[in-house]
Amino acid sequence: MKRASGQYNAAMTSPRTAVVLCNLGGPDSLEAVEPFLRNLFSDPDIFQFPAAAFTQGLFARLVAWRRREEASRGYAALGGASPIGANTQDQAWALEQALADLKARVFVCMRYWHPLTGEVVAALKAGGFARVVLLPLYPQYSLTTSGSARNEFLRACARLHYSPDVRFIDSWYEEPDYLDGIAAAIGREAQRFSVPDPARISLLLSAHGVPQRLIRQGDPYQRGIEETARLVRARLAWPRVTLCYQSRVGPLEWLRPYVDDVIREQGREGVDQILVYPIAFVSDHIETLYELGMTYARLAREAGVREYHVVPALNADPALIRALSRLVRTALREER
Ligand SMILES: C=CC1=C(C)c2cc3[nH]c(cc4nc(cc5[nH]c(cc1n2)c(C)c5CCC(=O)O)C(CCC(=O)O)=C4C)c(C)c3C=C
Ligand SMILES: [Fe+2]
Ligand SMILES: [Fe+2]
Repeated sequence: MKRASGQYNAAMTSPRTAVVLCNLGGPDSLEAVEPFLRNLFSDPDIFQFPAAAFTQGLFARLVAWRRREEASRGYAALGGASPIGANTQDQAWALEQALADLKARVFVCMRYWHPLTGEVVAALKAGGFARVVLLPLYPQYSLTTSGSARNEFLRACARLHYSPDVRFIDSWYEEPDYLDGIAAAIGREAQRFSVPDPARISLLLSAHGVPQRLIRQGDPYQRGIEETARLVRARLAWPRVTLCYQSRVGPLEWLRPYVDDVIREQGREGVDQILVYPIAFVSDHIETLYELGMTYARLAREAGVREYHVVPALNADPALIRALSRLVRTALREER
């Protein structure tokens, strides 16, 4: 039940409140790439393994070992580590300031690399936080991201015999400040083209893909992405906007069209200005800076696209922080 109206009132924060920003995490050194991948491929919400956990452990080791070289190339190009930890920490500091009146502490919690969920839950318990808002930095819910973060958080709470009042936030792509922030960021980056005219720019909204099988099983991720794309299109009213998917891993069929196919096709058509916005991400990391910013920049050049730019993720953009702050306040107003 929601409170009918409501100015936030400090008394409502009386139990010690923590906001937990969930993100994927990334290796902080090249040595960490393989163990990070092992954690990722051990996640039952990423790969549902019907057999015993033991078999999943072996599978994770094998796939991590096979993938480590390709993944390391990306992290090496970014200086030997993923910037996702630093970018998420900046978001946490900015959000803590935005919530100063509530005296809420903001924690970063990563799914596959430090600070790992078990470490964060131990700190929350030690700090005596009786109320926790779990806020995944994925605007569109998927079992593989927000769902996985929630499941891991609850497992860690059970392991540590800690039972706070937990408020989960799932999909939040409809937040107006978030959508306004995207439109403004796209508009700013468009100024870098020699002809900064939306009529002359092809805008690609690129989302992280997932296997099509996951969507057939009922995961709402694709619907969330398509809705976000519709809302961004409505705000911009640019003539040429294409939704596509990136970062496919493994042999399965993933959501289409793939961004590399779209770049090649548009190059053949003679498009000479492409702008990419990473619509599933709010923090920069290997998928935006290396995959979109380097690998596909090269591909675009080879395909004959004269100018290609990637819009930075929102990171600690005040518009995003306003959206996150509003989400937390709404979650805290819900009566229990
Ligand atoms: C919306 C966000 C994401 C979804 C959905 C998602 C699904 C998903 N990812 C993999 C496999 C890998 N992902 C990797 C990196 C990675 N993935 C996301 C986000 C989503 N993943 C982020 C933010 C990152 C990068 C973090 C960083 O270190 O900077 C990787 C490792 C890198 C690589 O080898 O390419 C893998 C592997 C699957 C299988 C999946 C859905 C089933
Ligand atoms: Fe991923
Ligand atoms: Fe990926």
